[in-house]
Amino acid sequence: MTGHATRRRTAGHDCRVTDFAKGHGTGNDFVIVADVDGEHPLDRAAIARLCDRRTGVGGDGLLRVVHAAKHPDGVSHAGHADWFMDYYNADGSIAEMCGNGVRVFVRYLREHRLATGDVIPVATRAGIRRVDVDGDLLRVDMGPARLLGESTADVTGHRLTGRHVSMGNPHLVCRVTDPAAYDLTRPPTVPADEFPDGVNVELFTGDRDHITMRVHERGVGETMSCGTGACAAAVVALDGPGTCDVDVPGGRLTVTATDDTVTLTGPAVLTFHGTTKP
Ligand SMILES: N[C@@H](CCC[C@H](N)C(=O)O)C(=O)O
Repeated sequence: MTGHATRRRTAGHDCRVTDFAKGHGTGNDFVIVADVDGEHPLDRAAIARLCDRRTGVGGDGLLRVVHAAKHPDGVSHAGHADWFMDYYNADGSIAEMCGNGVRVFVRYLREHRLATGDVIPVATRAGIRRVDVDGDLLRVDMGPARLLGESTADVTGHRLTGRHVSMGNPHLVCRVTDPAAYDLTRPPTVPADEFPDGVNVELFTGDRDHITMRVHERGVGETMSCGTGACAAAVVALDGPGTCDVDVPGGRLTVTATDDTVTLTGPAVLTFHGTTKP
C-alpha cells in the first residue's frame, strides 16, 4: 500500500477515503498521505480531523507526499528534488519546515520505492533539504541557523528570556535550570509583534556537547521531540561550531553546527498503514 488520497464510490456516494501511513522520529509522530500528483489537497479541518488523537488517526502533524513539480510551493525546486514535503501541524496550520518530519518522509519514500539511493533531496517550504540515509539513522542538512536576537516568553507565570532562532521556521530558545519544572500544556505567551506567525518554544539545560530539551510546538502543543527545535537549541548551546547531543522526551538527536550549516541526525520509523472510513 502506498498511502494515497483517493476518491472511491461507497454505498452510492462519491466519498473521500484516505489511505495513510504513520511514522515517527524520536516520538514526534506524523500521519503520511501520498497524493503524488497533488490532486487532493486537504483543508485545515480535514488535517485536524486526521491528526486528532481521540477521533482520528492521531499525530503531531501531517506529511503530504507530492511530486515537487505538482505542488505550487515545490515547482521551483523540481529540477533539484523529485518530492515536495507538504507539511502541516496537527491543527491544520502550515509550517515551513519539520526536521523530524523530513526524516520520516524519506523513510516513507524509500520503503514505498518512490526514491532509491542513500542521498535524497527533499523540497520543503524552507528550501531543499538533503537527507543521507545511514541504516537506522538519517542525517539532514538543515541549512544555516539564523540568530535573530533576544525575546521573552511567559510560560505559565514564569517570564523567560530566550534567543529567537530561525531554522526556516521560528523558535524561541530559553536556557533554564530544569526544563521539567515548567508546565507546557498551554501555549507560552510571546510578544505578538515579534512573532506574528507564532513560535515554537524550547526550554533546555546542559552544556556545549549535551543538552536536555522540552518543546511546545506552534500548532501542536508539547511534543516528544522537535528536530528544528533541537537544532535551534543546540546552536544556542554550542555558540559556534561543534556537535551537541540533544535529549528530548522521545529519545536522542545529534546536531552538528559548522560555519555554513547545521546537520541533524536521528532515527525515523514507519509504524502503521491504514485506511480511513468514509
Ligand atoms: N516537529 C517539527 C516542527 C514542526 C513545525 C512546527 N510546529 C512549526 O510550526 O514551526 C520538527 O521536527 O522540526
